[in-house]
Amino acid sequence: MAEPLLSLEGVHTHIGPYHILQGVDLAVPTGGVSVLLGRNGAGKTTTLRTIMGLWTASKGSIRFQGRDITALETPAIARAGIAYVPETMGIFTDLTVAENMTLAAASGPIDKQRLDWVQDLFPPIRTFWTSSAGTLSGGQKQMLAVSRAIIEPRVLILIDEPTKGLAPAIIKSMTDALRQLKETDTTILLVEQNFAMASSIGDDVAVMDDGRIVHRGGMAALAADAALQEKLMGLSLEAHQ
Ligand SMILES: Nc1ncnc2c1ncn2[C@@H]1O[C@H](COP(=O)(O)OP(=O)(O)OP(=O)(O)O)[C@@H](O)[C@H]1O
Repeated sequence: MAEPLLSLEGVHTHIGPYHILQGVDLAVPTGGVSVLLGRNGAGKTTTLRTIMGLWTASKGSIRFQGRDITALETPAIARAGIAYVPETMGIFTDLTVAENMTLAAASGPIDKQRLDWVQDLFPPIRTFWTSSAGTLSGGQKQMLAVSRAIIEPRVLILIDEPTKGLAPAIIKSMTDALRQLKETDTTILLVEQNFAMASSIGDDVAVMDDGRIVHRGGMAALAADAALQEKLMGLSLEAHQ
């Protein structure tokens, strides 16, 4: 079997005195969308941050394209081809959309063809090009955050809850755009609480609880198994009450 694009083996992460990740085993195959589900506080964001080197794994290994990246610093991990869209989006609200995009193109001027493609995926990035990013709606800001991450070709993009707090119509636009992104050769690791959205786009799924992966498998199998969903999603639902 081919080696996964990204794999985490026995990854532990401590934040100060807290032992947050407690032996995470995760494999992201090349291509498609892998979804990471789990209740609030399960450790999903910490997993993405540990992959990006924003937290350092205290134990275990992280491999990307056959290379051990566990001890690399964040800029080197980004240069290796991994982009990260944090839940907080990381956009500059005092700058225009154009300036936000220009800063995101780290290796030089924006490629015009690539920009056209991104603007076709997310039309507000064209419409509001000269507007201040601070004036965009929540959904448009989220689109800008994803656009920044993909303005240069990436091997893997980590996206943390891109539909959080968005209206259904905007969730649909975001989902359609991610589906088109998935048709390119970009692999997506998506943290998502919205199971309807996650199951409509996901190929593989992992479910976290208490800093560990408690389920790994195909998304189609989970979507078709109501009892398993109840068992696993119950973890999420309880936490929302
Ligand atoms: N900077 C920090 N300092 C201390 N504890 C933290 C810090 N960041 C996260 N944690 C704790 O780590 C645990 C996992 O948090 P994390 O944000 O990874 O969960 P999550 O699954 O992404 O949750 P959510 O769905 O709410 O975003 C939580 O108990 C959280 O309180």
